[in-house]
Amino acid sequence: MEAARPAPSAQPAPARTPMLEVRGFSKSYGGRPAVRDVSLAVMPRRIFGFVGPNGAGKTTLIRAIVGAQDFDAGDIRIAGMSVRRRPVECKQLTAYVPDNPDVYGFLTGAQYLSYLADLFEVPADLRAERIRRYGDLLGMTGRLGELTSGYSHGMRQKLVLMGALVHEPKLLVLDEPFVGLDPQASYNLKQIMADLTARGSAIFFSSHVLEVVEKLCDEVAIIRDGAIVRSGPTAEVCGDAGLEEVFLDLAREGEGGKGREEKEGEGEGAAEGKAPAARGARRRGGRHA
Ligand SMILES: Nc1ncnc2c1ncn2[C@@H]1O[C@H](COP(=O)(O)OP(=O)(O)OP(=O)(O)O)[C@@H](O)[C@H]1O
Repeated sequence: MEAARPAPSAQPAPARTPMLEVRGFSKSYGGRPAVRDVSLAVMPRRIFGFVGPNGAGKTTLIRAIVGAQDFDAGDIRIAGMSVRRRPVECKQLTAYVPDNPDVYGFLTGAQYLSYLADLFEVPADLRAERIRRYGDLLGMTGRLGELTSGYSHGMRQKLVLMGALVHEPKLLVLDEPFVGLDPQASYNLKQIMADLTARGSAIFFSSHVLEVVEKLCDEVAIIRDGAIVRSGPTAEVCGDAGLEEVFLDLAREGEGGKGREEKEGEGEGAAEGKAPAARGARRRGGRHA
């Protein structure tokens, strides 16, 4: 039975500890606020969708979660450990796939994956099995001997995904992971995400493709102008409307127009960023690939 190796100095988190917890996060650039007082939590085995218009602050928070950027206020904890106080242990548990993946062009795909597996001390038998499994699922097995400088955008995306998966992260952070993937790879990635969470990991996932977010995510948060304006279980956030409609409504409110809820007099929960309970009745049979 395959098991993710715990980071050497990281203690196993108690069962109810969120895999990712953001508390009161704020970040400004040159005195201009980009993200204000954002709090959210992602439990193990959950896929959390983070959506918002261009410039809303998604990448700013994501880069801070993965330790690529400092922040002004608040805290970010991964498996209970602060990214500021225990940055190395947090990185050992985390993998990040950015929306525009960059890989060393002078390496072959196989060399890139070996390099990452070495960094994360993945034993030889496990790395071989994972590289074969994910290479087959993403249609990359036959191309791993080639230099990455000759890869297409979609192939680079797949290779970076494989590099993230080779160490079976406890927290997988994905920024627009489906952009550039062919339909078969997209389908298989959804299955890979479901399998990873079934083994106890959590996924924090940002995308503009709202249908996919709605279908895949257990919980969703919508950020607008640097603040969370709606969050909760996907079924409650979407209500009877669907995520796209809720999202567009909130965007219109942000532009000073009237959203559908406001017109219907049902928007009491919006100010606190909660899903309107009265519309949370829509049943969903759980997420699926
Ligand atoms: N390095 C930076 N220097 C100055 N301002 C920045 C920097 N990075 C982001 N910003 C600003 O912070 C705000 C949030 O940007 P961010 O990239 O986090 O948004 P986003 O939600 O990821 O957008 P998109 O969906 O377009 O990727 C924007 O107003 C942006 O102009």
